[in-house]
Amino acid sequence: MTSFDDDDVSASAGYPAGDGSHHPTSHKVDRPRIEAAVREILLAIGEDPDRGGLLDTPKRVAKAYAEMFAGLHHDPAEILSTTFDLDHEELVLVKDIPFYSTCEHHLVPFHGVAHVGYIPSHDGRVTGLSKLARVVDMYARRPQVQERLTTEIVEALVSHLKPRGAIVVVECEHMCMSMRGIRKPGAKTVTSAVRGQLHDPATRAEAMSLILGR
Ligand SMILES: Nc1nc2c(ncn2[C@@H]2O[C@H](COP(=O)(O)OP(=O)(O)OP(=O)(O)O)[C@@H](O)[C@H]2O)c(=O)[nH]1
Ligand SMILES: [Zn+2]
Repeated sequence: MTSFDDDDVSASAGYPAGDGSHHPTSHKVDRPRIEAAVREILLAIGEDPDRGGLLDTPKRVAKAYAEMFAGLHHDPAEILSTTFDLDHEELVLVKDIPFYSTCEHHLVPFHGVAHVGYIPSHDGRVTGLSKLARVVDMYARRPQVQERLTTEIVEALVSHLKPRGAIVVVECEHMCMSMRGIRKPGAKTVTSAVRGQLHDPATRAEAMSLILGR
């Protein structure tokens, strides 16, 4: 999976790398504020934020959060505006796109794979395959619930590619259900969102068999 923080978000959000004018994120994540809050949390759990091992932790967490939540400051238009005309009127599917996101209820990770497919518009508006994975990453890098992540991805395809149909299936394990709470490691949550011609039972069945055929 692409690794990046808010300073090089261009690498994952579809921006040309190295162009400072295309870095809207860097000033939007208030790292000093995160650092102060993390110090408070350490105090609140009964730790000593001034002991050696924890001295740089607030700074590290702030840097990590800036990366994990970089998607808040980006828009799918930045990614899906790159299209080209291709005479392909059948399903295009990128499956098993791995991603990590953050549960908005507990601020712990949930992770898994997304399968993203669409049937291009009649005028053949097709995007690069990597852009589908970039859209997944952009929405995953926000505080999320799995259902919203799923519909946001499909809606981005519908708005920007005007496809005849679109399907998104997401399979995840939620750390808030594994490491705490109900403690059921391995339990998987599957969500799907379907639009347009993918509602047709035969078309949907074809897409699902491609997605599930591993
Ligand atoms: N629908 C949905 N629920 C989620 C997601 N991530 C976490 N949850 C659930 O959010 C719920 C929050 O429930 P609460 O009762 O408010 O919080 P809690 O006391 O921490 O709940 P437990 O996890 O059951 O201990 C839990 O049932 C989680 O499993 C998600 O992506 N979608
Ligand atoms: Zn949770």
